[in-house]
Amino acid sequence: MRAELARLRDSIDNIDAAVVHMLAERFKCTQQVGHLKANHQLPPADPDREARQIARLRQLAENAKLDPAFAEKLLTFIIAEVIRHHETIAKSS
Ligand SMILES: C=C(O[C@@H]1C=C(C(=O)O)C=C[C@H]1O)C(=O)O
Repeated sequence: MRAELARLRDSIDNIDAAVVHMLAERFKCTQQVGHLKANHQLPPADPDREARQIARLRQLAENAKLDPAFAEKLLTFIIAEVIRHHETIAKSS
């Protein structure tokens, strides 16, 4: 039992590391989008794009047998942080 628990926890740690690295890459992209938007006087948030992303992610979650409501909550949480960054970039440019 102990060996199996340790093996599973090793995998969980690897997955958590991958999530952190993927999020870091995503934020690198969204920071660039924030600068593009600020340079072209576009608003920090794009609700139409967000609605499309949420619909897409919910479908992906369903296919992957992940709770779509959880997937939506997670994406909404991430996007809120991105918009906060974009507002900061817009204010400072
Ligand atoms: C990154 C963008 O800015 C905002 C953040 C989004 C995101 O994190 O996916 C999506 C839409 C925008 O509200 C964008 O417009 O593409």
